[in-house]
Amino acid sequence: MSKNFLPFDETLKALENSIKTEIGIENIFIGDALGRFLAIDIVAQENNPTHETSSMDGYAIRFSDQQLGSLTISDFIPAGTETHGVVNKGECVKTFTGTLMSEGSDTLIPIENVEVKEGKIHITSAVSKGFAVRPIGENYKAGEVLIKKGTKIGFAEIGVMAEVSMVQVEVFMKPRVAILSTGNEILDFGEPKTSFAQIRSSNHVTVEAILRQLGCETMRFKLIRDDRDLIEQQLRQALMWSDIVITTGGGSVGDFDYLQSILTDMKIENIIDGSYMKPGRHIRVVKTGHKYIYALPGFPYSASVCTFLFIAPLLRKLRAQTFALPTIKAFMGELYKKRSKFVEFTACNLRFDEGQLVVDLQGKKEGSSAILNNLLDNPVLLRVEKDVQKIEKGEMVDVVLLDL
Ligand SMILES: Nc1nc2c(c(=O)[nH]1)N[C@H]1C(S)=C(S)[C@@H](COP(=O)(O)OP(=O)(O)OC[C@H]3O[C@@H](n4cnc5c(N)ncnc54)[C@H](O)[C@@H]3O)O[C@H]1N2
Ligand code: MOO
Repeated sequence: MSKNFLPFDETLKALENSIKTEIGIENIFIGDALGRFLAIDIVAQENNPTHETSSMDGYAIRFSDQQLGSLTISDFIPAGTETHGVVNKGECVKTFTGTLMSEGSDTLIPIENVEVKEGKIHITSAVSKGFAVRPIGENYKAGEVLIKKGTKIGFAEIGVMAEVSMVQVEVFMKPRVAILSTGNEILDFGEPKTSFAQIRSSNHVTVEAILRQLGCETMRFKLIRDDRDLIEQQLRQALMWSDIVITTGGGSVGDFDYLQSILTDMKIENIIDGSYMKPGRHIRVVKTGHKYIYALPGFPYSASVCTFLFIAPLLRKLRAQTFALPTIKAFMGELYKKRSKFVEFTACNLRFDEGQLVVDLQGKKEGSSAILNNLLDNPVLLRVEKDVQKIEKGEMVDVVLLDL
């Protein structure tokens, strides 16, 4: 079976270029929008505040009148009162936090700064011009883009949408992802172990968990034995329901690795057919219509890492976000020796050391791509380029964040 291995960055580029549309849009109540991705820009329709507003309890005055020392209280305007008071020369209006400032006033003198006697205030401590007055548009001006399309909605986004009187919001639909794990040796939850050659399947749940964290709706299929017809039939079923189908295992060059030939026989657009990288060398991505099929390696570390490196960027772009891997610079905290001749992604710890970001491999095991436990404890991925064989302590390195 001939593959078409490409350098890692080229495979990612091919994936990016293959994405032609964003995912569909639905309208939901803003209170239910936590963790969803905005499908529109949220634009302020009016200034906020719409009028000058007091930010303290006190008296609205003309700043120039402060020198008079005492002012007559001409009105009393609680917050929420629609009418403004009027402050004429020598007067003040009792004003509360959130009350609109009275006409003619420009400054709020807090109650702590005055003594009140016989309908007058006596200023005991002066304030600066404009004190405690929130100007028109302090929060935002009409026409301002407040939240950009593609933003993941958090608490502040929900609050701001409420503030601008929104009840419903257009968000991207949750991508539907089916997960099919294959292999004769893998056992599902509760399946009795009848041979030492059998192992518990983890890929079906780890990949599903990552995708759920990335805001997808998931369907985890029953594990599939290495049976070509069964795998093909399940794959076609999965395609009907989902936007993305992910398989794990059976994707390399062994006698029972049927996935590659099934995908080839489906005669659909090949996006990635092998990548010079570790882990994930045998990754295959094909596309039919707007749907993607990912054949991920069976090794648990590889399957999870490939989900972050190849599926997370697709999901981002489908929801109007940046495709690129979230990569930062950090200092290497120890000597690192690379073992493969490819671009390599190694799980490591990211920590602060005297104000600097440092990566190290404390507690990480050296070995094959089978070591899922290297992804415990919220790791990051150290990216080491193809031609680099070792990194000295103190060198600057690229680190990919597992963006969840
Ligand atoms: N002769 C060669 N052999 C292998 C090559 C190669 O280029 N030439 N590549 C190696 C690399 S790299 C990888 S990665 C694996 C990929 O193999 P497959 O994608 O076909 O995966 P399997 O062979 O089915 O499984 C690999 C490994 O992972 C375990 N596994 C599988 N599924 C699960 C699961 N759901 N949960 C937990 N563990 C699982 C399986 O038991 C195997 O140990 O191929 C190398 N070989
Ligand atoms: O390509 Mo494999 O995924 O290195 O372990």
